[in-house]
Amino acid sequence: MNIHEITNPDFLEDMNTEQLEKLSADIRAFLIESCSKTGGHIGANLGVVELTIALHKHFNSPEDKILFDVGHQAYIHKILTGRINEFDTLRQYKGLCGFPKMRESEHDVWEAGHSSTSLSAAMGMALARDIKKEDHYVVPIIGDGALTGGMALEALNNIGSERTPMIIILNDNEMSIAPNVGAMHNMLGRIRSNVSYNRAKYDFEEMIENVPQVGAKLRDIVDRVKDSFKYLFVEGVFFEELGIKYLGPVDGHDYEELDTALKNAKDFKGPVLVHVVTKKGKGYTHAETDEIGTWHGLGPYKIETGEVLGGKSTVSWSEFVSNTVLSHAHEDERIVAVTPAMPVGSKLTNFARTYPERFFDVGIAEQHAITMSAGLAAAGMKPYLAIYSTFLQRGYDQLLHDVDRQNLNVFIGIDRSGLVGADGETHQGIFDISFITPLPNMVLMMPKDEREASQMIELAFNHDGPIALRYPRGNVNGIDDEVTYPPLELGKWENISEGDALTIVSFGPTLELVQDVADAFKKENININVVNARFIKPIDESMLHELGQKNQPILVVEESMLEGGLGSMIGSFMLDNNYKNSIERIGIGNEYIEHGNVNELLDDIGISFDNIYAKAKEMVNQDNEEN
Ligand SMILES: Cc1ncc(C[n+]2csc(CCOP(=O)(O)OP(=O)(O)O)c2C)c(N)n1
Ligand SMILES: CC(=O)[C@@H](O)[C@H](O)COP(=O)(O)O
Ligand SMILES: [Mg+2]
Repeated sequence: MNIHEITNPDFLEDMNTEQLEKLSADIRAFLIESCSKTGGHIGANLGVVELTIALHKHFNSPEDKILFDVGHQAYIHKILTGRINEFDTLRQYKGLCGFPKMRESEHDVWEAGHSSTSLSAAMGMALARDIKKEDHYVVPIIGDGALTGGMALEALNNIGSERTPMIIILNDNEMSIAPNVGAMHNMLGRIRSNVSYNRAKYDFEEMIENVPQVGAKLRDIVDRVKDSFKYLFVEGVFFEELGIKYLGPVDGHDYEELDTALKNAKDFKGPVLVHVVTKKGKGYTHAETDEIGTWHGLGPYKIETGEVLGGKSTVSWSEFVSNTVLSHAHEDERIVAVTPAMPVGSKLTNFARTYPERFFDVGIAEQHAITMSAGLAAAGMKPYLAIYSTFLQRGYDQLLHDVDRQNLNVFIGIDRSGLVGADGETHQGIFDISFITPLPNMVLMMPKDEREASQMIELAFNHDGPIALRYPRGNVNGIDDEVTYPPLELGKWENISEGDALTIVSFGPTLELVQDVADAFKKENININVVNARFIKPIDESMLHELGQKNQPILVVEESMLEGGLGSMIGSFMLDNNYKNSIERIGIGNEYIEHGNVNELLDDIGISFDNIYAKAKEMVNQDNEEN
């Protein structure tokens, strides 16, 4: 079988174990090679090669619904459903998406990018199937990391009580991005190490199944004996107690074991969970031996050495912010750091090593992370919560009800603010401004560079009330260490360059682009006033009054949603104060932004030199005509 000729998974039905193993090896080799050029979630995918093949062999997709939680581990699924020849475009502009995408294939029945949604979605699909009297399987695949997410636990609670038939595949590789954490993880560990109990239970059940005409009485006795097995050997069979039949643990790299388990699962009428044990990064030494989380997902790499290509000369924003927080933590014992499962991405590993007792990785649990931070603050600590903009969306009510309403001293580092690039639609950090600014107590800042970020971090740890610092994916500018800025005052914007032809207001990395535009105008003897709106909330009302009184045209450029963005706040302010300035905005319209290189995406949106220049020119000319 030439894997480049695969159009759909039907061919798997007739394959024997030897052929399946050969296919697995071919797919692994292909993934290692292909991701070395494009980057991607290589570690997660190498771990599920056999599992995905086995699922497509045993289930009839798309009639049977196979749903991937998070969706970062669906590459093999994409290959088996006819997309292998698009892998050279993986996660690139207009290319193959790194997550399931309905418009790519009828086999992608659920889209995700954020974790822990698959069980709720599967329950919805299974309920619909039953109401419509259809007959097919619903098969969500969820990782041990995603299982710690609140939604997954809410779904299990519901699935177990409703006894909704579905086959849950728990892919347990003991890793989230970083090594998995938490009591659920510990429980899975105990189950894994109690293989003898599970074997005994499994053999016993199989033996009973094979006795013809097992009467109800015998079944009763059997169930009781099974229960005593359970209590004798295992500290708590969580899933069975919830009403979900547990099968496993199964070696997820062994076709015979997968075969038996999936056949058994298909025979069961209620909800069943197959506990599949896999090795993340399987088959590629660098990824397989990774104990940190580097190989979960990454950019292009050198296959032989595992060297990650495209290194930068400056540190990442995450690293800069985390290290600055750490330096404050040396001085103030009340400072603690919290992350919902992103110690690697948010670069908190240094903090964790230095102050393990003041560092908390709570697993994929954004809501809990936010309210726990609120609790820490209520008890007099100074929590620093690092959270990606996109994942902060999960904890909105916690941010509003627990942090902001109680005006607690929680300092939030909003990592990956703005466009993130290759992860695309599900991960762009472009909504936080719109949903944070209505919160009455919140302060929201974004620095123009790392020196200003240092000032903001200092301010945050001395501020009374909730405060957040946005910072982008990518690396800091690398400005001169000697540069010092005047003291930062809460809510005060900065004039970067003076001029009265037009005011352009922006914040964060976009300011550099705006400054380039102003420099170009300067060469034409047109002076533009560039404003660094480093406080997105509160806005600088006194500067806006000045601009209002001058009636100067204002152009707002923001790498964020226009709805509820800085431009709309400025517009409201001017309206409320009866100023008549002409105001234009460049930013993200009411749409989702797909994957691609950030610069390509910015160009597409119109946050580009050419577009800002053209809009500015138009406004200057119009203003000249009117005056
Ligand atoms: C709500 C949410 N929080 C955090 C993440 C970031 N994230 C993506 S994958 C992942 C680890 C998932 O672990 P697991 O489910 O065990 O899958 P594995 O990669 O081990 O196969 C995390 C934390 C996310 N995608 N969604
Ligand atoms: C799938 C997922 O949510 C993460 O793996 C994410 O892709 C990490 O993004 P960064 O590479 O920006 O840390
Ligand atoms: Mg895992």
